[in-house]
Amino acid sequence: MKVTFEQLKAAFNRVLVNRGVNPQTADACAEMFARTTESGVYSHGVNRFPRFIQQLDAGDIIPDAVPERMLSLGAIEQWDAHRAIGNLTAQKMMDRATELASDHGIGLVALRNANHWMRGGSYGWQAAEKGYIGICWTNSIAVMPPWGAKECRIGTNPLIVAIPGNPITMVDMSMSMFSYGMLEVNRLAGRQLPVDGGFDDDGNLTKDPGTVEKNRRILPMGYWKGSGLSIVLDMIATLLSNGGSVAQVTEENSDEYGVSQIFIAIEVDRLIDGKTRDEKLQRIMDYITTAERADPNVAIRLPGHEFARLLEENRRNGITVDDSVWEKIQAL
Ligand SMILES: NC(=O)C1=CN([C@@H]2O[C@H](COP(=O)(O)OP(=O)(O)OC[C@H]3O[C@@H](n4cnc5c(N)ncnc54)[C@H](O)[C@@H]3O)[C@@H](O)[C@H]2O)C=CC1
Ligand SMILES: O=C(O)C(=O)C(=O)[C@H](O)[C@@H](O)CO
Repeated sequence: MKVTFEQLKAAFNRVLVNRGVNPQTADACAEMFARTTESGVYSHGVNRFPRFIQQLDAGDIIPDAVPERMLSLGAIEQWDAHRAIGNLTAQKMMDRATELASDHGIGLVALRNANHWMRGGSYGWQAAEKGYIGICWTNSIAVMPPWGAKECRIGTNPLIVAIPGNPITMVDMSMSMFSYGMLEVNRLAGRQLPVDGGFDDDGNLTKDPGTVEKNRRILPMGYWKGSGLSIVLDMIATLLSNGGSVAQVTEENSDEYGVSQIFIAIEVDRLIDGKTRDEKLQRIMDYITTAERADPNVAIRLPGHEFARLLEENRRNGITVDDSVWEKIQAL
């Protein structure tokens, strides 16, 4: 089915306000969920809203909590989210990182006791829209086997790197070949994955999203490389925030809450003049997109460049929401 941005936001807002979330917070949170969906990231917008509400109802998310700065070292700050709403806290932390970068050239905020931030790309994009390089990542509960294992001991820990420019170039990627959210999108659409996404119960690689969602033998992106990157991202987030690691969150918490996150903003404009910056970026983009195509009908594209088109299509035609997901939201 198709819905408008306003219908989507109103549906989220109703559910939040009915649960006693204060109207201003509810509005801001509903806005972020709706914007994420409108941008085409259905997995961590509308599809994830019922799960977010489940965690709100369980008390994992504390909607009135106010994130607090615990330590300041000039360009580096350490904050405690006190388990406030994940997407709103992350937005605030990247704002703080850009403020620090405008003073110091670089700003880093390390956050502990955070909640799931949904679409990590929202915060990289936010920095890039202001002209900063935005880098951020989060850890998670253990949902992926390390390379060589059958049992989940590492996180999907998405990493985001956003480069300001026209258009913004941004990698926003889970450390698994597919996020669980993208497995769900493919299962709901009745599709097999385009490439292997994990192992079946017999240890054979599989493209079946439902199998991997169930047995959690998800494949790290780049095999051992994604596994290794997930581990070091977890270590950095844990150390700099003095917060929970994947191991700690998994062993001590009843669900995925109290995670650790990093937000980095880097000033570009004082290091290179605007004209030179644009020329250098254009050269990189042109060099890549003019490579000989493997399939003449499939264009070579840069990460993040898809969002302008997705947004325009969703604004023009309405936003596609899976019927079963919409029913779940209506019932909340
Ligand atoms: N714990 C958490 O907070 C988690 C959140 N997520 C979120 O889930 C969302 C989806 O993540 P994934 O499924 O890993 O993303 P994805 O696999 O859909 O995309 C990953 C990256 O690849 C780029 N890309 C895709 N196809 C491309 C192509 N043909 N050419 C060039 N670039 C291409 C995309 O622009 C994106 O930057 C993200 O917003 C992520 O932050 C994911 C995992 C865990
Ligand atoms: O992979 C995802 O999608 C995601 O968003 C996650 O946070 C974790 O991998 C996990 O919560 C999925 O159950």
